[in-house]
Amino acid sequence: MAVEIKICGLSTEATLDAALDAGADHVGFVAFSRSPRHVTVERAAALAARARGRAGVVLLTVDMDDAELDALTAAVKPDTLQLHGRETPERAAELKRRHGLAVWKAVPVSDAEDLDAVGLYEGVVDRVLFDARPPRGAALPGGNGVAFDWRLLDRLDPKLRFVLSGGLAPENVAEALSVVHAPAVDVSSGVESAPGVKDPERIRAFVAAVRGA
Ligand SMILES: O=C(O)c1ccccc1NCC(=O)[C@H](O)[C@H](O)COP(=O)(O)O
Repeated sequence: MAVEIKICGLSTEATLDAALDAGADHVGFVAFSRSPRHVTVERAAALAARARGRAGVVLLTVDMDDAELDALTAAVKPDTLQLHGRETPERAAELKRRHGLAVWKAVPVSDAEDLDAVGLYEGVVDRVLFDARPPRGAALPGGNGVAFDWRLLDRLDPKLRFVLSGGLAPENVAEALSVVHAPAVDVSSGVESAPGVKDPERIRAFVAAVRGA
């Protein structure tokens, strides 16, 4: 089965089109005001409408309350909610029931013990997204362009549907996939020319590197 590709943090029609034309399976829009990739509800809705039918639309939030999340999901109509904060398994289950969407939960990884969290979310969320634990003092819970030791995932149940994320780029994603046979990969910083500025050539190179891996 082909490795699924998510390009995250898209904010313009041109770079969204580059991701869609390159064959990305999922496109992610960030609703987190401190992020350089943040898009307003209106922008996310417009970009999601442009992507619908060509790739899965992933709406990325961080510990968002129900009032804001209800309004956001009603406007954007995503396929997937990606929870990238401290959402508990109970909160993830509640959101899955409330919105009837696929739910992906980000799990921060810096050492083997972090993988114990998988057991809490398995069977609750649709996918676990392994991302590097943010460096101390980081302003963002994700999108930091930091990789973790991919060998830590060796011990995972091979049946687990997970997404490999964190510091991936056209230059290293083939190596990452040689170390861990991830069913899906996710990238943000690694396909940018500056924080929040996606580079169409790097998007195309990333997809090509995954497809050629
Ligand atoms: O991308 C962001 O700015 C962001 C902000 C707040 C929470 C999560 C965020 N991104 C989540 C993602 O899914 C990223 O693609 C993932 O963390 C990997 O990012 P990168 O290491 O830059 O490829």
